[in-house]
Amino acid sequence: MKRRQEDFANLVNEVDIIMLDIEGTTTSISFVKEELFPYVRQEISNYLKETWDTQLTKDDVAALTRQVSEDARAGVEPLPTSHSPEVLIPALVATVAAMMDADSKVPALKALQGHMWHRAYLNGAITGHVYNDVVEALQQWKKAGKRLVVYSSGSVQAQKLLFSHSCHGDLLHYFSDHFDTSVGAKVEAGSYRTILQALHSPPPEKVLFITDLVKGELGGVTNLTFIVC
Ligand SMILES: CSCCC(=O)C(=O)COP(=O)(O)O
Repeated sequence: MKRRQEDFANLVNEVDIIMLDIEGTTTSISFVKEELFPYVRQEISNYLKETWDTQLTKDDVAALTRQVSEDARAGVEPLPTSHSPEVLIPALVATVAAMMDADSKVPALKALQGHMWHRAYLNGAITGHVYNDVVEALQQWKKAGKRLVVYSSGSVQAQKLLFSHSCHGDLLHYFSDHFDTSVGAKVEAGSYRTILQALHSPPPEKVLFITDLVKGELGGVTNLTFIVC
């Protein structure tokens, strides 16, 4: 255990930028699976009905429709062509539920979830979970001059909401940058190259990505080290 802590401290010392995953890393998996996701499932029908005429929801519906028609080529049911909310809303509710059952990380779903959580954080229905030792680490790393950034499948808006409405108060100020699946999925090496390009001002700085799970073929990304917590 002590050895592991020393290795971790050495890794942290060697890098300039620390990038954090959220679910299972800064935040418990149970918060995401038992609070955030169920909120979307429970509220989506009402949310769509109440916000149907807003530009935000029109954009979300358009993005979901595009996503579903792309997925339709892989055998997924397309959405009805009707513009009537009475027809479309139940179909969207079923589609979003199916996407969430599959733990889809597509930007169209993540954007809609973020917009729905905005309400929930503001009205106090949800408070973002962040582990105690994460807050201590953020303080130490900031003091040591590290640049702190986030990369999560949750939308940038959802990340900012979680940290600004956390159970430890507003922690958003610790982070300089946020990345979501608009740079690509967490299982693709190209996503990390895009992030490194966005973060680096030459000469290249070293980045440590702290995450609970490494999936995909992610070797060969220069200046990036993964550590699984
Ligand atoms: C910003 S918290 C929302 C969590 C979420 O939507 C998700 O898909 C979890 O993704 P992560 O990459 O943090 O495991």
